[in-house]
Amino acid sequence: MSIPTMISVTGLARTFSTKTGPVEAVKGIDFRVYENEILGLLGPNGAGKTTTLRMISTLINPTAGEAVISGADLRRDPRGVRSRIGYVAQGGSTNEEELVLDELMLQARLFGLSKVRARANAEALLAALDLDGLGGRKCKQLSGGQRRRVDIALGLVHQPNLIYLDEPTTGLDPQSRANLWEHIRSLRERGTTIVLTTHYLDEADALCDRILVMDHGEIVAEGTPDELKRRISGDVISLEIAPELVARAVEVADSALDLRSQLTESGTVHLTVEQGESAVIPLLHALQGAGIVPGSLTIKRPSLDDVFLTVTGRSLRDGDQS
Ligand SMILES: Nc1ncnc2c1ncn2[C@@H]1O[C@H](COP(=O)(O)OP(=O)(O)OP(=O)(O)O)[C@@H](O)[C@H]1O
Repeated sequence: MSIPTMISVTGLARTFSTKTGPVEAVKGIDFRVYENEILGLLGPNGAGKTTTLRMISTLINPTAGEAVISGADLRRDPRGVRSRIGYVAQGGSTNEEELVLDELMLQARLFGLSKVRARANAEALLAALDLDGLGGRKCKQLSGGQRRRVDIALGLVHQPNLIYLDEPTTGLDPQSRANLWEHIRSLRERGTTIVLTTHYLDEADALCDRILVMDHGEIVAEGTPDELKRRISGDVISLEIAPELVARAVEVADSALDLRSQLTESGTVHLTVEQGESAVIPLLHALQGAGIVPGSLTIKRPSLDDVFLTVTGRSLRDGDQS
């Protein structure tokens, strides 16, 4: 059974005119988002992530391309798109002096909800996002993590089944980030489809079902975190071997496994294979048959940074500093 598509994007592009000439922020990308998944757009500053989100939210017009969002056509039915999505901008949009509950109710009323529905939705979201009892506080009196959760509540108060989160955890301390990840996962469990942007590798890895890696306005890789790591780099099995047996161990490993590459240091052999776990038993068998007993064995799955480096030739962390 195929999973229904929530977003379908074809040839989406946006060029900005600037004093110094045109900037091709997004260069004709295609992608799908499936119902009830968390899709991550991962890439360094300036990759085109926010521009993509802004286009599929109707906030800016594409220069070219088409998109259908939860059944509504981006160009022909922008109102329909807006009613079906929640958009949480970078840095949020709460009004410092307003009370949290008033902000939520105002937002719901802007979407045409009755007072009673607006209050009911706002209160349900405050409870769901662990903000009980904070409805009477001013937004400026909240912690960074609480404020991000109010931002998310604002995006959800009209009950869309799709939400866009632009860099949801930027600026939060590690504990608040982990806590927000939990809340984002629980939204998905309640049936919301989530598209988020991030330049944090660990965030994309921990949170996303699928990732589109963006660089210079293009999608340069796509897959689940595991698929991306495997497809692009493979797993590395490292074995501690007595130095005089290293050469023999590599020969044995080469005949037992489909090796992608190998590297030896004195006393250590690094073997790159497509899938580490399934290679371990045949490898140990073959080594045992040759009378070689490794001192230790570790499997290292490559990080998303390795993936980014492989597809773009640059580290994602270099991009972070730009
Ligand atoms: N309004 C605009 N006018 C001109 N250029 C723009 C405009 N908005 C974005 N750009 C340019 O388009 C490119 C993509 O920007 P975008 O904000 O989409 O990147 P991003 O991946 O979201 O980056 P970040 O992680 O910093 O948010 C950048 O080169 C940016 O300078």
